[in-house]
Amino acid sequence: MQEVSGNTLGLKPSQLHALRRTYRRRVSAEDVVSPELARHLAEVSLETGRQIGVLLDRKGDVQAVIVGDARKLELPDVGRARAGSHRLRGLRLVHTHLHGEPLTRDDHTDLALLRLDLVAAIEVLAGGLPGKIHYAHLLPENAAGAMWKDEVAPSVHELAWDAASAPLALEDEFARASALRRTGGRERALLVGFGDGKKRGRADAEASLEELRELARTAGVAVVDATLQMRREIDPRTLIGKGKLEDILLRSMQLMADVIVFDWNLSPSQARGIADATSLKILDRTQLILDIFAQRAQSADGKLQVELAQLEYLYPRLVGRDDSLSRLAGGIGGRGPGETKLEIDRRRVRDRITALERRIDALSANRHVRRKQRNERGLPVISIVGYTNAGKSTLLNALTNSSVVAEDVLFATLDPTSRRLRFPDEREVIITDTVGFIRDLPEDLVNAFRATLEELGDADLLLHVVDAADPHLEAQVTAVESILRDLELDAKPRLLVFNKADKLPPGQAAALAHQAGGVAVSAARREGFDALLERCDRMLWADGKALPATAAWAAAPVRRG
Ligand SMILES: Nc1nc2c(ncn2[C@@H]2O[C@H](COP(=O)(O)OP(=O)(O)OP(=O)(O)O)[C@@H](O)[C@H]2O)c(=O)[nH]1
Ligand SMILES: [Mg+2]
Repeated sequence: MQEVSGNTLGLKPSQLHALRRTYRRRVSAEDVVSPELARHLAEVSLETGRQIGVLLDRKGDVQAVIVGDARKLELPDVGRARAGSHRLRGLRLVHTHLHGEPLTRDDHTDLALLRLDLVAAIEVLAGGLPGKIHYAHLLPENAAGAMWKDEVAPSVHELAWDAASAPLALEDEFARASALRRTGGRERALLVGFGDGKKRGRADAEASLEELRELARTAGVAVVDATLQMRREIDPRTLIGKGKLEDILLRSMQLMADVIVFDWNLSPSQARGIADATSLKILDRTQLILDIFAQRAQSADGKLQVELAQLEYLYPRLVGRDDSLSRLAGGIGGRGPGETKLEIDRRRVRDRITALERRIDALSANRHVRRKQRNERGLPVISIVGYTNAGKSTLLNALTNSSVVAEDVLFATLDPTSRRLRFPDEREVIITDTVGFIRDLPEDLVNAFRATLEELGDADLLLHVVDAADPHLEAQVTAVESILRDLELDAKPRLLVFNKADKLPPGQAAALAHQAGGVAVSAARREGFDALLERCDRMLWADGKALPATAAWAAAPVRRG
């Protein structure tokens, strides 16, 4: 005989016995509950002062008997619903409410998150008889955005719900809706912004969430909704509180999202804690960025570096458990380091990481040789650095008449490109474009891209390109400066280049540049290049290396506007 689950502590043996015998009862497939079973549940409830529930399958067999307390009841683990599935669970919950109260928030949450066929609550009358019945079922997508429908029946004899056919009809409707939605083809994401009020305040969290939208767009996911959570106390298991997480999960079910992206780097245990509560795919900011890199990597070098970064991120998250793993590691459209690789054990991942590291070391040695040859020709090197999408590649193209890919997405460039740039008086320099930076740049990515970023070590001058028209310009400059510091490049001479001057009212970019000791240009319109080249010329050949301008900007940021 199966066991009774839940709050059984302190029940009398006779009561437990009565509860166990519930497993023997059968209900016909069409009935939500039989009058006999309803009566039995009501009686035991009255006697114990606790809610009693059963999970019935579609044949009408009792699959679980659960005891709660006076106000609620916790379901045993019935496994997770599959994300985006049009199937229901094939189980209905029938339980008692001691005071005939309507369905609770927990009842609705269980209905939705477990995708139960139905949740019903039977009123327990004074004499232990069943009274009215509240019940609810899920709804297909509808204009009102309602997830479920609540109904009341005056008694168990007047329950107008066919427990056999109604769920099937609902599943058909879900299937139709999901087929319609699938024609779009893109994954649907719900974004969750997060701030702890310390490391990241509200304004920062908002800006970062806005950027996450851009990242999502670049990754090719459709953003169905975004929400911001501020929370001082970070939950070590789930980041945000349980209630908030449930709200988000409900919302994502309602919007038929496939993936939830957190704008905060989740610790391995948080990622697992959240994944345990849902079957949706869970990504964090780092993974989304890694995903974009994986999509965009063209060269063999780039691909190696991305794979290394992905595996290094994944490694501590591989703790040899269930299927939550593949969802944690999937990436957009399953473009993680590959589902098959995820199933291999940690050892093999470790081996792969070691092998990749070795290849990247070799690669870096190669690059070193190449750079040395180049340097033997004695040409100075200018490296373009800056926030992603600032216009670095556009600037390189415009200065050297070349055609490096430049587009309005984040991380358009992953592989460094070098070109020759001729100065007016026949002097030549090498100018290189490289991968863009972003706030909270994943550490694993910086490590993996060291071969690429090492190039910057050879630079005689860094052109720090900023998008002068971006409202978050200052934060972006600060983020880039901090990454340069991490890369130990902060001693390099650098020049702030305020790009996209054409997007601001005339004179504004020039004023900004003047305040910060930089220059204003429009790479797109090839404006301001004379002044830019003249400054580079001076910094490379006349003044030597000193360049206090950027430091001054960082110390006393100018207000725009
Ligand atoms: N209006 C305007 N748009 C510009 C200018 N320079 C670049 N852009 C646009 O900004 C977007 C990003 O340009 P990219 O050159 O790809 O930027 P990037 O810094 O190389 O970006 P990543 O490689 O992704 O880090 C593109 O859509 C460009 O057309 C400019 O001077 N004015
Ligand atoms: Mg670029």
